[in-house]
Amino acid sequence: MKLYTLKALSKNYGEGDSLVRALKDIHLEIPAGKFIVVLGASGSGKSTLLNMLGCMDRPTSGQILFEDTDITAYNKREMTQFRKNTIGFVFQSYNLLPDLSAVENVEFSTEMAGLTRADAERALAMVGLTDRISHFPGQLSGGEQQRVSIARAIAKRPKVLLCDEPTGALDFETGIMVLEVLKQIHKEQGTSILFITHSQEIAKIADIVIRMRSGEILSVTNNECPLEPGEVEW
Ligand SMILES: Nc1ncnc2c1ncn2[C@@H]1O[C@H](COP(=O)(O)OP(=O)(O)OP(=O)(O)O)[C@@H](O)[C@H]1O
Repeated sequence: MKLYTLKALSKNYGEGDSLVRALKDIHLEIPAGKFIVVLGASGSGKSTLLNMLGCMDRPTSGQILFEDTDITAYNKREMTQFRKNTIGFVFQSYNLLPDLSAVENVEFSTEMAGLTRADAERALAMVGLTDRISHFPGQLSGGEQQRVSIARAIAKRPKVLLCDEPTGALDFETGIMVLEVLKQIHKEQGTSILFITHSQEIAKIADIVIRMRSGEILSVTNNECPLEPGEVEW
């Protein structure tokens, strides 16, 4: 099944001398239910692409269909609804509220989607933090904070998890743990995952690797034998 269809998608920033063509006429089909890595050097357009897929920003031209709906035709309110109901975001920075405990941080976002404290606790259990739910962010390690932010993203059971370099600030072993959590969510909940990285090694765990360079798609490769996170090194 199709998740996204991108048709002649372009995104420019600025104008005149400062014009940047961040995405250049991209045509792409992204299937549902896969663990997809978007791989490319700094400045290749990965975050710009993710922002478009998550309805955080609008393209300059072109279309994005989510399943069969043109999400580029959405107004602001519809964009917000789409983000809330369909997408979970995980970033390099954890963006947790320091005065809320782990479970409250998750609840704070789940409440917006009409879910309960039990949903928040379940999400924290999925990322292996049952014994840390009352801790505040300042009492948690970087990897634990990132797992809280993943719990926050998955508590509402989004169809799509968009991850922008979530292991970028973590040491190797903690990064592996975060990748394992994401793989487990992918397997257990069938969530489609798009994961941005510049690491060729991390790309080995993906079902599909989309390579980007200078705002263009270089290649889309199916990985016959994706590795487990514990098998990669970087
Ligand atoms: N808000 C903006 N205004 C102007 N230019 C921007 C803006 N956001 C991104 N760009 C430019 O668009 C291009 C693509 O940036 P983008 O952040 O999508 O790349 P990236 O592959 O995610 O890079 P990184 O790995 O460093 O995060 C870059 O040349 C960047 O400087």
